[in-house]
Amino acid sequence: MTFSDPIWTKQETPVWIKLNKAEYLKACVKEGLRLFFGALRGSARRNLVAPIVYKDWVIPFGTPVGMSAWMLNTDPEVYPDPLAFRPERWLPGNHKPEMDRNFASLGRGSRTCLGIHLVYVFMRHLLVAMFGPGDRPELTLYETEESDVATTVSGLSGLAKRGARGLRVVVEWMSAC
Ligand code: HEM
Repeated sequence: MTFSDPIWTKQETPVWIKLNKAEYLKACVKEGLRLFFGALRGSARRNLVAPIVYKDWVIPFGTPVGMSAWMLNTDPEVYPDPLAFRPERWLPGNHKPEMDRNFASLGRGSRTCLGIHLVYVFMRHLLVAMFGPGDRPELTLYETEESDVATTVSGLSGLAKRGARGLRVVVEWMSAC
């Protein structure tokens, strides 16, 4: 199966075994999460037992240490043209190990998102329901500009500028028959 093959028909309920092989769908979810950032700045952790040694640096024990999902997810050396939504970068052949190393939208390490697998299942199913063949909602952008959604402010998660109206769409139900 290639990502250009239709992976299900109108009559068929999408099942995980097929969704998991749909490379372009998986790439869209990954790229969407990359630009959503998750927790923009992960909660700081502290080692209360011993100093942390990293390369030439020694960080005294008890020092809060955190990482920036923004900086990791938009590193131009890892993701060229980092603010562009380009699912193709995650496709086999383009996908490089450092992209997984930098991807921080679901946290990293021992406190990584507990719902990580559910996130991928739900998001793939959701995209199929919204954009797959068969009966589905047709969404048309309504009075929304990029600045209404672009991450500008760091809360725990990323926020758009003050006064932004958020993403607004008109929803129409489309019957495929
Ligand atoms: C798109 C959806 C989601 C995103 C972007 C997301 C993102 C994150 C991030 C970035 C963290 C780590 C925060 C930190 O470093 O302190 C986290 C932690 C966590 N997430 Fe999610 N999450 C999502 C959905 C879910 C779902 C569906 C569940 C549960 C069903 C879940 C449960 C948790 C829990 C329990 C933690 C805390 C883990 C710990 O501290 O040990 N998340 N999530």
